[in-house]
Amino acid sequence: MTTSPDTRVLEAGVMMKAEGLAKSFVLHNQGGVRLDVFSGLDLEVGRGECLILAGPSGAGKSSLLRSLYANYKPQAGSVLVRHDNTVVDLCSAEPYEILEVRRRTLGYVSQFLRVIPRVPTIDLVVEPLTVRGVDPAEARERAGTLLARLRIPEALWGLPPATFSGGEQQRVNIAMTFVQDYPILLLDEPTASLDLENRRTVTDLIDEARRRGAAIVGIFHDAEVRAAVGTRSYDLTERKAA
Ligand SMILES: Nc1ncnc2c1ncn2[C@@H]1O[C@H](COP(=O)(O)OP(=O)(O)OP(=O)(O)O)[C@@H](O)[C@H]1O
Repeated sequence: MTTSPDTRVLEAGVMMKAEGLAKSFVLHNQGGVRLDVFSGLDLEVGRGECLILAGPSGAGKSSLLRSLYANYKPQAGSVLVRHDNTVVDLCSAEPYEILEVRRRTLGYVSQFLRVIPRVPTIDLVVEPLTVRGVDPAEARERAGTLLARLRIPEALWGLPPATFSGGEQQRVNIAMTFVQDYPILLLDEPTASLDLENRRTVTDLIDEARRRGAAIVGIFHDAEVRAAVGTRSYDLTERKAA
């Protein structure tokens, strides 16, 4: 199945479900060495849940998150996503379907900001709203409110973020995703390079998203953040491929 109009393949409230997922890497420039990261992995996340991916360094947390976002193609299994009134399997979906799911349903915050150079910060945050038909003035208002909440000084809004500090870039990254109310959010250490105050603001944003019903899967190295946002934990240690 790629896209199914029958959402009953997902139980009520389940937004994303991975089944039998396996991921390995073949290092062609290292004599074809094969790294099996995980296999037979099943997980699901429902509305209003924040699932914390746990496990030691190298357990495969980021690889799993990238597989859930279809950045990595797993060797086996499926990643079912509730998208509008359909269910899409991101492992077999066409690229245009994946982009459509990412545009409206599935938000992803990576550790690093990757944006088109020379685009001013405010435009980067406004754009996801205007492409969805939000009135430009309202989109700008919402983007500005969020940037201010994330303590990006207004003097920086007209500048592209390439020269911003690591923490500022991370907060722009967060604003670009959180300006929309995505039904599903994937978060890869969104608070990693933030100071205490900004960490608390981002913690609040995550918790607000969950309370409005977002299904969230995240990696958080900070124990305080994990305790504040997590509703359930998923340990990858046991899912290591044999
Ligand atoms: N693109 C890639 N090419 C080759 N190997 C990779 C790639 N991405 C990840 N790996 C390998 O997969 C394994 C899992 O890495 P991953 O980054 O998913 O772990 P992690 O649990 O997120 O670790 P950390 O907590 O240190 O960030 C590691 O052994 C890593 O070397």
